[in-house]
Amino acid sequence: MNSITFYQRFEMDILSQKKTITIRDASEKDFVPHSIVDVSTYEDGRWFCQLRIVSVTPISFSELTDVHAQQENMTLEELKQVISDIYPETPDLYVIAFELVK
Ligand SMILES: CC(=O)Nc1ccn([C@H]2C[C@H](O)[C@@H](CO)O2)c(=O)n1
Repeated sequence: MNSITFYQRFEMDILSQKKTITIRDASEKDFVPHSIVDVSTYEDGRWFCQLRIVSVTPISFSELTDVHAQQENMTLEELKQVISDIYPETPDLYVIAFELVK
C-alpha cells in the first residue's frame, strides 16, 4: 500500500503535525513501517503530502484512550464518535502512526 486518503477536514491537522495517528479497519492494515505513502483527500483525490509510516498496531474500540485522542488532536469522546460513524460495529481496528515527510 503506497497511498492513503483522509477526509479533507483533517488536512491542516496533518500538515501542522497535530495529528500523528489514524485509526482504520482491516482493509488498511497492510501499510509497511518505514515506507512512504502519498496522501490525498478522500473527497476529491487532491494530493497534499507524503507520510512515513511509523507503525501499525491492532487495537479494539474498547482500548482507545486519551493518548490516542491526543494523537488525533481530538477528545476521546470526539474520537469515539468519529470512529463509530466511519466504522460502525467494527471492534477490530488498527492504529497507524505516521510522520510528515518534509
Ligand atoms: C475512506 C475512509 O475510511 N477514510 C478515512 C477514515 C478515517 N479517517 C480519519 C478520521 C479519524 O481522524 C481517524 C480515525 O479513523 O482517521 C479519515 O480521515 N479518512
